[in-house]
Amino acid sequence: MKNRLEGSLQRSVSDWKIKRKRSTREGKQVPRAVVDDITPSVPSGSHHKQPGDHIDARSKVRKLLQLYQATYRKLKQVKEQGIPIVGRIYLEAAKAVKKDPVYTKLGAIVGNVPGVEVGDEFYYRIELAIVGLHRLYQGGIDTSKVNGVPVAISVIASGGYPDELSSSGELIYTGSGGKAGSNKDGSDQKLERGNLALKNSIETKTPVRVIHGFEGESRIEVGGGMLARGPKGEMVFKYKLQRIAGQPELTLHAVKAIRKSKIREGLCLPDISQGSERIPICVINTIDDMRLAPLKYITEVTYPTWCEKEPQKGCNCTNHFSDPIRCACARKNGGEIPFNRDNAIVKAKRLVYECGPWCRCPSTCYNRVSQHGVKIPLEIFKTGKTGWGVRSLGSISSGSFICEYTGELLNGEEAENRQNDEYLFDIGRNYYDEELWEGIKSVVDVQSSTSSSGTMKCFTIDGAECSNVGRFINHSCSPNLYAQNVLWDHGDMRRTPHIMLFAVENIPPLQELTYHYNYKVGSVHDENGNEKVKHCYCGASDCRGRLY
Ligand SMILES: C[S@@+](CC[C@H](N)C(=O)[O-])C[C@H]1O[C@@H](n2cnc3c(N)ncnc32)[C@H](O)[C@@H]1O
Repeated sequence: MKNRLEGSLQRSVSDWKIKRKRSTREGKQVPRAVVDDITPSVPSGSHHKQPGDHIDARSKVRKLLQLYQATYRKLKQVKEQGIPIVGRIYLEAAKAVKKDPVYTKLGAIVGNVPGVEVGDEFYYRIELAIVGLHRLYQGGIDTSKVNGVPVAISVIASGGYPDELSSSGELIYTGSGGKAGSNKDGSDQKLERGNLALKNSIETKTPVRVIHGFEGESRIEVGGGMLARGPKGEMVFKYKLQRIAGQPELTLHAVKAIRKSKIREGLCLPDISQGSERIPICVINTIDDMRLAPLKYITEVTYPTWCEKEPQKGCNCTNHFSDPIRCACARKNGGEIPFNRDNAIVKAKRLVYECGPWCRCPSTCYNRVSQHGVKIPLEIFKTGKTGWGVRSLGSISSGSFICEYTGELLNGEEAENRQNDEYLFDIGRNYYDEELWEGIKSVVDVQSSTSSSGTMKCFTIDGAECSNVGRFINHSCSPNLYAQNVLWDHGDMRRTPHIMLFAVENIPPLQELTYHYNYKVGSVHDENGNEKVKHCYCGASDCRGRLY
């Protein structure tokens, strides 16, 4: 393989046109995207960053994308309610992001885009432009000039053309134009614009970012720096791009290999829930010989006898999309349904009311999301430094419901007396990213969230002895989930809202799921009053070093 690639570098431009072999290409799926790490081998020096700069760059990229996604969800919901929106939602959301002080317009970047990592996933092309990954909303080859020569800086391999990514990291990329990109009879591709730029990238050995698209879906995953090595043939341009070594394994290949394999490596338990969840939740350990301590798996919180479930007043809606003006539950939510029709939560709130057993609406009502339980293929896995953790085998889109944090409900005194405090979740100590929601507020009319406090403080869920997958989710100082208080089957908001975890951003497969435990450093003491210290190993670039 290596020899063949090196050989193709010797070819001249005139060798590059090849006849498309339709018969072998037909029906072939464009590879599901994946990403590789981005290489520093960049000719233009302008974007070189110091290691410390990446910390800010990563936070900035995530914040911009979270803001985009949250704004998009809100606008989509507004549109679903029949309120006209001037312009297309995805463009309006991008406009809003561009007004945010964190946003800076980026020029052409060759190679690594600060803050973007191999494996990041995007659902809209415009998100790529926002972070500077690929500036064209439609074209597949983004170009720039380096030393006066036009070169390709990023390409999208997305199903319009018969591109192929092999597991060895070789991508055959089809040039643009001609009939290759359409079903119509057309002309040959020409060696101009993007095609010429790609040829120049090969000759100047300029790295090209590859963004893989998913056929039939709008999801796009970022491809890492690939070195264009050379095309062959006639009629269309074919470029052989070879992944630059040293980048992380492509998620696409890892997930494919897992799904294909008959025996899952490191499988300890096929389903910890023993059938009580809709989909099995397996336990994987590829790190050491440790096995999971026994756990009584419960999908609902266990309430003590002193806790009487207060009934709620239900709504009288009879279909699955309630009228936010008339629906009693929507009114409790400030006159809106907190979810859009993709079942994504629109924004974090102090408390969300879902429809419940006292409502007349069907189970398919859009205001019933977290009460339906886990729908994402979660798995518990052994991490390197933080014990067991949780991840998903599939992609998760921003706003998706993940799972509840179940366990035994305790009052403050009972919680204080528990010997094992590792699995205590204090109701009312949820963490919200105020800045994010404030950012959205500036562009669309949304309620500001506030940290829950005061009355909801003195009750705790203990997941030590009996709980669900939620009790394995670790803390991160830069989390991808947040804990939302939800009421649906009772009205006891003072003591016992359900703790429901939702995604705050798009999360690629196999990435660890985390939320912020929201401890104040120095606030946890032992029975003798001595401060307890727990070091944080979340690995986030902005890790504060301690859980408490
Ligand atoms: C709710 S449990 C999470 C699941 C746990 N890792 C396990 O193996 O069962 C919370 C405990 O996990 C560990 N943990 C979670 N996040 C951590 C982090 N970022 N750094 C260090 N330890 C962490 C701590 O021991 C913490 O008390």
